[in-house]
Amino acid sequence: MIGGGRIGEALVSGLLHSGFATKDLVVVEKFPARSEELTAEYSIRVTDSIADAAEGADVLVIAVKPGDVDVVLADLGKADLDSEREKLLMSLVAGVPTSRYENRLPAGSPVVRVMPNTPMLVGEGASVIAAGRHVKPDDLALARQVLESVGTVTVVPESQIDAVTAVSGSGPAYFFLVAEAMIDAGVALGLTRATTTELVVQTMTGSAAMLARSGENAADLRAAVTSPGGTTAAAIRELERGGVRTAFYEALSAARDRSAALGSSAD
Ligand SMILES: NC(=O)C1=CN([C@@H]2O[C@H](COP(=O)(O)OP(=O)(O)OC[C@H]3O[C@@H](n4cnc5c(N)ncnc54)[C@H](OP(=O)(O)O)[C@@H]3O)[C@@H](O)[C@H]2O)C=CC1
Ligand SMILES: O=C(O)[C@@H]1CCC=N1
Repeated sequence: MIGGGRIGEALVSGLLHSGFATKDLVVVEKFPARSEELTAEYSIRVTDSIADAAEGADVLVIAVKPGDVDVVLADLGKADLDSEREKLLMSLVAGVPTSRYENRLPAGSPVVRVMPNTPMLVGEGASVIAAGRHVKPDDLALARQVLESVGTVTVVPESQIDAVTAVSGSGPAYFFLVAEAMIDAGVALGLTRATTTELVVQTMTGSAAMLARSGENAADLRAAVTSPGGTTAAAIRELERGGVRTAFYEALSAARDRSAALGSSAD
């Protein structure tokens, strides 16, 4: 795991909870205080040397910020790795296309682009994967195996990854924002923060479970809560007046465009 930040930690933690052994994971992290935190929390080996971690690895996971990818690729290039042992590279980095890695790695290197999300920390991640040019079925199966240990896996063509990033990569933040706003509103209505938080969390969990299991679509489930002339209708009128649908459309479009822009300096 190259990059021990939030998403790197989410995958490491999820993998360990799903039964991966601590000896099978090595994290490369440049920031010493962060290294100490990860070692203390997970009892795994953390090093600041990409060469050291990559030498014996079957899979290299890149979890650094988009602007740090070139430094990582340069370090991998200098590492003089065992060329007999083919490594699968999985990039969790938003925006950066598989071609950017393929152009800098040894010819034929398999690269899988992944758009994960942070709920993988609790085994409920939604990961989406797209195969690079040299990925064989076994490589894709290995990527799927790693990610299925921390949630669901969906395969798409790489042309769809920017849109996927807007939906599920950034998606947890939209739900956390809604939770935050509902909790603040409940407190403003006179409920305690503890009670409001408990109610909001259970309402989100229950609604997600209904959407996942009932076989009904979101519009029908929403209509079933909305009694004519009732409380929900009063609330939804205000949400619609606030432009909630347009706001989500514009928000996801902005995230999709930002993902594309992050990768546009790539090739
Ligand atoms: N957070 C999320 O929900 C999601 C993030 N992603 C992607 O995951 C990637 C990481 O994001 P996130 O975890 O949030 O970011 P963070 O900033 O939390 O983590 C990145 C980590 O990588 C470290 N790092 C930077 N350069 C190197 C290097 N050369 N070698 C080793 N480690 C290095 C950073 O250290 P330092 O701070 O010292 O620079 C930092 O600890 C991004 O590319 C993002 O697009 C994808 C989907 C969801
Ligand atoms: O905000 C970001 O750029 C990253 C990618 C998806 C979620 N977090």
